Amino acid sequence: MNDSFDAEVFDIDDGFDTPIKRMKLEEEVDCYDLDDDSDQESLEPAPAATSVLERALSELYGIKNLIGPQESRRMRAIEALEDFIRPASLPTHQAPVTQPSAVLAKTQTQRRTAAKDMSPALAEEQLSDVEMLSAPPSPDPTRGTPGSGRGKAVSRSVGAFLSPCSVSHAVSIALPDALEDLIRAQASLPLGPASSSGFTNPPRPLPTYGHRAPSPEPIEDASTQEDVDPIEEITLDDMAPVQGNRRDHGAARVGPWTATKDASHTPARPFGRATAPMLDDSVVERIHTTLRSRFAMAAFRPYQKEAVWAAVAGKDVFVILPTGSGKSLTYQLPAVIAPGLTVVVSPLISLIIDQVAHLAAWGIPAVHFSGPRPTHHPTDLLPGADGAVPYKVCYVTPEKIVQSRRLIQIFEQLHKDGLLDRFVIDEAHCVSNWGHDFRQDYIELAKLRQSYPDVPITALTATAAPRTKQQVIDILQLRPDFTDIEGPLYRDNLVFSVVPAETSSAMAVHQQAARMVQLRFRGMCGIIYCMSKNETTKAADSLAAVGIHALPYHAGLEAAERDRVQGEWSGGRIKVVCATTAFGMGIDRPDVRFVIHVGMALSVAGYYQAAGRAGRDGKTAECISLFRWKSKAIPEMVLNAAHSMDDGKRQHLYETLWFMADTVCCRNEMMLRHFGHDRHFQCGKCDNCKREKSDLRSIPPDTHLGIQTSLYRAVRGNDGQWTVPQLLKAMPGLCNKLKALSPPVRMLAIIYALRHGFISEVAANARVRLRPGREPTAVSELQYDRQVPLW
Ligand SMILES: Nc1ncnc2c1ncn2[C@@H]1O[C@H](COP(=O)(O)OP(=O)(O)OP(=O)(O)O)[C@@H](O)[C@H]1O
Repeated sequence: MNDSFDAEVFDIDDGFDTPIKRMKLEEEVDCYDLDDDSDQESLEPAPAATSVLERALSELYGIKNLIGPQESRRMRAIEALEDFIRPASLPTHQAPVTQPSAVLAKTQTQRRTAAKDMSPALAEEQLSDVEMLSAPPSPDPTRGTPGSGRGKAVSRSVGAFLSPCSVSHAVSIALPDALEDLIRAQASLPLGPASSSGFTNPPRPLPTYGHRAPSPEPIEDASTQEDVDPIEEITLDDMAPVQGNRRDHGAARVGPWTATKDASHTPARPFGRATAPMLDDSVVERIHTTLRSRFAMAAFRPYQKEAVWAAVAGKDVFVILPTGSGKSLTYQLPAVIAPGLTVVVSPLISLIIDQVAHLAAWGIPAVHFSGPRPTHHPTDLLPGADGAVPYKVCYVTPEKIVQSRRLIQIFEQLHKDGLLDRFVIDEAHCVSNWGHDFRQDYIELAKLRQSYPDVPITALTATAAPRTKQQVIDILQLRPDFTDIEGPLYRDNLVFSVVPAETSSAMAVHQQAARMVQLRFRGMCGIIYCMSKNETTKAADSLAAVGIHALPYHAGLEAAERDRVQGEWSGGRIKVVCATTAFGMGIDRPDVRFVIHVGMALSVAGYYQAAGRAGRDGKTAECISLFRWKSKAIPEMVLNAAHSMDDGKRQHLYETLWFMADTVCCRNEMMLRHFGHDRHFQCGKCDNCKREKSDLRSIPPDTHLGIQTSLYRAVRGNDGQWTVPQLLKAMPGLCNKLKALSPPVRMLAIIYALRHGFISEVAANARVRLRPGREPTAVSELQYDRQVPLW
C-alpha cells in the first residue's frame, strides 16, 4: 500500500493560517494526550479532539453533539471518523479524500515558557515532558519512545486525536477545514440532541485502542524525518473525490440513488469542503470591520469566510451551501469592499426585491432591473464626477441581462473603466437542465465569460447534485482554479416525514392538511405547497373552514397581489400561505415552523428547496409531505414519464417517488445521496428513523429476488402488453409475493425493475408497454445491503 498523507503542521500559538511545515507521511498519525498517564490504554479525546471529531462528524454526517461520555456514542463517533480518514480502502493512486489541514502543535519553547508560571511540581513534569519529547525516535519501531510510556504521535491507521494543550507535536490528516473555523463553528452552531435511534450499525469495538502502537515516531522535527517532502500547497480542490462509499454497507445501495454511480455521473463527494486563499492582514481587517459595521453580524457562519476571501482575492467561486445558510453575504460583503459594481443575476423578481430591501436596510446602495417597469435607468449605474459608482450591487433577471441592450452597453462601459467587479449567478442550478428548476435564459449566461473574460464569477446554489454542478461549471466556464465551497447540506432542525393521504381526492387532502395545521401548528407560521394554482385557493379555503386565515400565492396572480401576499406574510400579518413553488427561492422568514406539501414535489432537490423555507431561525421545524398513493395520477405520471419526459425529469420523478415511498432509509440520507454524498446516515428524527416496523424492511433478500423474477416473468408472459397501471393492478394476482405488498411498495418494485433494467419501457402512441429486460439477478450480484431496502 503506497498511500501517503499530505500533512501540515501548525504552531498553535501562531494561529492556523500558515503552516510551519508541510510534509508527506507514509502513514496516518494519531496523537495521544501526553497528560494521560495511563498511556494509550485509556485514550480519551481531549476537549480539542472532541471538537475535531464533532466538526468532522458535523461536516460528514451532519451529526452534532454525538460525542458524549457514553462509550457507545464515542465509539460510534470514532467509527464515523475512522471511516472518514482511513485511506486503506481507497485506491492507491488517490490522494486522501479530505483536506490535510488541521494540525496542532505546542512547541517545546512554549511549554518551557508555560512551565515558568507553574507550581514547581507541575513545572518539573512539564519540563520532563519536554525532555522526553526531545528524545530521538526509538530505534525499535514497535516500541514507544524510550522512557515515555506516555502517548506519542504514533503511526496507526485509526484516527487523529489532538490535544492543543498537551500534545507536543501532532499531525492530523483529514480534517476538512482550518481549526479557526472549527472553533468558530463550534461556538456558533447550536448543538442538537444526539440521535435517539443511533446508527443502524451496532457500534464496533475499537480494536486498535489500548494496544501499544506499532510504530511510534515523534513528529517533532519534521525536517529530520525521511518522509518529509516539501509539497505544493494543497487545497481541497486538488483532492480526488471519494469514489463511492468507503463503508462496505453503503457501497452496495440499490434504488434510484445508485444512479449516481452511472458512468455519466461524477463520483460522490465528501461532505464539506472549502479553502480560503491568503489575504493581506489589512484586507482581512477590512473584511471583519465591514461584517460588523455594515452588516451588523458578529461573525461568519461556516464556509462564509472562505467564499468571501476567495471573492475578495478575485477568484471564481462556486458555493453550495444549505438553504438559509447565508450565501448572499458571500458576494454582498466583497461587493461593498470592491471599488466597482457587482452584478447579480437572480431568477425571481420577489427574491430580487427582497435582497435590495435587505441591502438598503444596511445602507448599501443597490438597485434592480427586473420586471416590466424598472424604477431606474441603466445610466444610473455610471460613476459620478468623483469616479465612484453610485450603486455597489445591481440585481437583474436573466432575461434582462441577456436582452436589454442598454444595460449591456452600460456594463461594457463600466468594464472598460475597470468598474465591473463581479458577476454573481444566484440559484445557479437553474443553468443546468439536470437541475430541478432549469431556466432557458440562464444558458445564455455563458456569454458573460465570453464577453468579460477577466470579470470573476460567483455561482451560488443550495441544490446542485454532482452532475448539475458540473454542467453549471461548464456553461458558466468557471476558471479551472475556481474556489469550490461545499458545506454539508443537512439541516438538523428540519424534521421530515411523509404521511399517506387518507384518500386520493384533492379536497380530502386539503382538509387533512387543514386539520393538521389546526391541531399541531395552530398559531404558527407555515407554508402549504400545492401542485397547481387552482389548488392554492382550495387549500386556503380548507384552512379558512377550520378558522385559519391563509392566502394563496402563485405565479398567475397580478404582481401587486403577489407583493401584497408576500408583504402580509413577511410582516407577520398572516401566518399561512398556500402556494405553488413560485413562493420558494429566497423566501426568508425566520420562524416558519412547518412546510406541508399536499402535492408531490417534482424532484428531490425541489423538495429540499421548498422545505428549506422552514426553520431558518435554527429552531425545530416540520416538513411534511401528504402523499396520495391512492391517486391514479401517480401511475399516470410514471406512465407518461417514459415518453414525455427527458432523462433528467424522469430521473427526478423516480427519485421523488422513491423518496416518498421508502419507509426505511433516513429521509436526510436520501436527500444527501441525491446531492452526491454517498454516505450512510441516520438523522434520528425523520419518520423513517423513528419507525419501528417497515414493510420494506421486513422483506427478506430472497423475496426481493422472487419479486424481481415474478415481475420479469409477468411482463414476458403477457407479451409485453402491460402498461404500468395495468401491471400495478394485476401485480397482486401475479404472484403471491407481490400480494403482500402495499401499493407504494408495488410502485417501488416497478420503479426498481425499470431503473435496473429488469423490465423496460417501450413507448408507443403515448402508451407505454413493459417488456422483460435483463434476467433477474441474484441478490448478491446486486450487492444487496441488509441495512437498506432493495426498493
Ligand atoms: N454571518 C451571519 N450572521 C448572522 N446572520 C447571517 C449571517 N449570514 C447570513 N445571515 C442571515 O441569514 C439569513 C439567510 O441568509 P441568506 O438569505 O443569504 O440565505 P441563503 O443561503 O441565500 O438561503 P436560500 O438558499 O434559502 O435563499 C439572512 O437573514 C441573513 O441576513
